[in-house]
Amino acid sequence: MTPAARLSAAMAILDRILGGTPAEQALVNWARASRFAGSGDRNAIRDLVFDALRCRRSHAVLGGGETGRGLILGGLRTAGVDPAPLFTGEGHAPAPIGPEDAGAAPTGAAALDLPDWIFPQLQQDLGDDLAPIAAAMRHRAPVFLRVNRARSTREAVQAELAAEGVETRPHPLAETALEVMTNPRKVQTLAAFTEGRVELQDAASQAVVEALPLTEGMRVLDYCAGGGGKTLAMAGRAKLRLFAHDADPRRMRDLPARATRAGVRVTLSQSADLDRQAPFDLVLTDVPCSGSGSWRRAPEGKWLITPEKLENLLKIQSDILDRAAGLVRAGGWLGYATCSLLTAENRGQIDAFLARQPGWSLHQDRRLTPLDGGDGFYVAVLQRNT
Ligand SMILES: C[S@@+](CC[C@H](N)C(=O)[O-])C[C@H]1O[C@@H](n2cnc3c(N)ncnc32)[C@H](O)[C@@H]1O
Repeated sequence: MTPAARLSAAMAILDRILGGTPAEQALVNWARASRFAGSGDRNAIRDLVFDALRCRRSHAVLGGGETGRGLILGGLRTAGVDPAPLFTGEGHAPAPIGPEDAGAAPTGAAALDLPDWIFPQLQQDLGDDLAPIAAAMRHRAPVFLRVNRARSTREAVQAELAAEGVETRPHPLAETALEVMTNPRKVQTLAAFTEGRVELQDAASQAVVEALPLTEGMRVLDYCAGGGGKTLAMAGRAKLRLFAHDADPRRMRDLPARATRAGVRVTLSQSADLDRQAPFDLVLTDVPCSGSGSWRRAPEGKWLITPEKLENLLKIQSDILDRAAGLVRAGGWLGYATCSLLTAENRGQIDAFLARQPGWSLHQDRRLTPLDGGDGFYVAVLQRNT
């Protein structure tokens, strides 16, 4: 495909997404209907689509409208590329630029690519850091690996990957973290990945697990396990008796295969099993949240979250904390994590929990933002006194 034809394809996919189709589904549908496109085309179009979703507001203003065409035009103008030589209308190229394509300079929340309703809340919670954080979230996230220390060392994995043309560097956020500097799309094809020496995992997500007081032999429950990213990261820290649970057990369907690859044993627990399996030495609650810390990785979430959805999430988070707390033994630990930047979902939840449940104390908490290099995350570690 020519560069101009790729732009046309990205515009059509973006129009579908703006019409309500999830981005991954819109990309898959397009690829199935476009067998002529090679992997280079598909990757380039995917990048165009996700770049546009990250910067949806500013690109729409700069590109003359919130349409696929407006978003792509706005993206070219942001990058300082003259669109006229690409927008020729010839072959599969987009139609020539007309007066209706005129854009303007975005200002305020639009310039930072944030929804208006959440802007004041983020300003209050992040202060002067908001502008650089929002700017960071307008760009692609780095690719990070977690080294499975049960299988290898960071140095050995680095050398193994380098021999395959994948350069990495250690990242200070976690002792297990490597940032991929070249050929990120190759990683999942390599033996280091298929044989469980590395997993793809954000560095801040790894830092969350490093904050947990895990020691050999503990009985540990990952209460919101999802695909098991943190379950496996916990297994890499110490030899544990691990249990994984999720309100939607289908989200754990890949976990058994991932655990086998990593050489880890995990018991999948249904909700009805938990009271029988309790008490646990440590329960991690990696709760559902606004996702505001990972908007550069999952940019659709930025535009889908609403005040009503946030309110609903806050209720789910406090219910999860209360339920999980009841599964921890006296003297044991409760970990609470979000990939949110909002105080209401982070320290606000912990302060409210401690007010509701006097038998607990806060051992430590930490907020990470994209300015630390990885996604935005929050982790709190609480101890049960009685
Ligand atoms: C942030 S994701 C977990 C990600 C996962 N820990 C990881 O590292 O890959 C939150 C998970 O919580 C689950 N969840 C939502 N409500 C829940 C509830 N009330 N109890 C337990 N899990 C819940 C969701 O299905 C989702 O898989």
